[in-house]
Amino acid sequence: MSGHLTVENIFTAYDRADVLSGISIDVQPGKITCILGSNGAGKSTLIRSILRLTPPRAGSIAFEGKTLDQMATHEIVGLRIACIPEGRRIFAKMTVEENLRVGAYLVNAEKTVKARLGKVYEVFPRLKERAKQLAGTMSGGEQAMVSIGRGMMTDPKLLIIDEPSLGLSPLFVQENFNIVRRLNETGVTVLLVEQNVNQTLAIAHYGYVLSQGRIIVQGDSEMLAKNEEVQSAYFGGAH
Ligand SMILES: Nc1ncnc2c1ncn2[C@@H]1O[C@H](COP(=O)(O)OP(=O)(O)OP(=O)(O)O)[C@@H](O)[C@H]1O
Repeated sequence: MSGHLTVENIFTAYDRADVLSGISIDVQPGKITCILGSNGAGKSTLIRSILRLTPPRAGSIAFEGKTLDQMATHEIVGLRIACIPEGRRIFAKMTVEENLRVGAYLVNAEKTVKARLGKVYEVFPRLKERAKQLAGTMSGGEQAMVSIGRGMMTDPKLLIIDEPSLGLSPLFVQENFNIVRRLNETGVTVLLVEQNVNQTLAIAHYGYVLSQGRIIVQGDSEMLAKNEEVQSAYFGGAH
């Protein structure tokens, strides 16, 4: 199985102070691994570190056994690591299909683009039905499908998803987690970064809890779901 990512003891700072202090994670191929943490815990910084948008000042990151430590971001993306940013960022005035095609803009062969579109439509039949609709006129949950579908168009081995439930109404939050699960079932390895503890643990296989730049608990999801530290006031257990 492909998509294995290892982060070993990284330290990342924007200026002087470290925002991440000795983070190690192992994203197992074919699985959903989640990073849980409240606002400001360092979740986005971890993603920025992996993609080397903000390179760690110490520690090491490897993908499928190959070190990323000297690579530029575009080279890392070239290894088929894709990231779906917070807030979906779809193109409202473009159709669903046009949005999806943007994800494969580096692919010249129309046959390949069509094949990838076919795969996205297989996972999300709703997008096929709405292929010609302007993305901005769709519901929040459907826009989330477009965003994830666009990520799939790069044919990633590893998909990093930053807070997919952010800003969605509760009705769509559940739908959105189902989408991530369906995506993973197609064989894509997922690193899911979320604040939404219980729904995330319901679909993830393994998780890490990040607090103030450190991993405070880690384990398989069932264990984390029962862990008091995870279900503490920090997260309220109410999500
Ligand atoms: N560009 C930046 N320059 C300086 N400090 C930053 C920058 N981005 C984030 N930080 C700081 O780093 C810390 C961690 O922020 P980060 O965005 O990684 O947290 P997060 O867990 O993703 O939070 P959120 O859920 O709010 O996105 C915070 O204290 C934040 O103020």
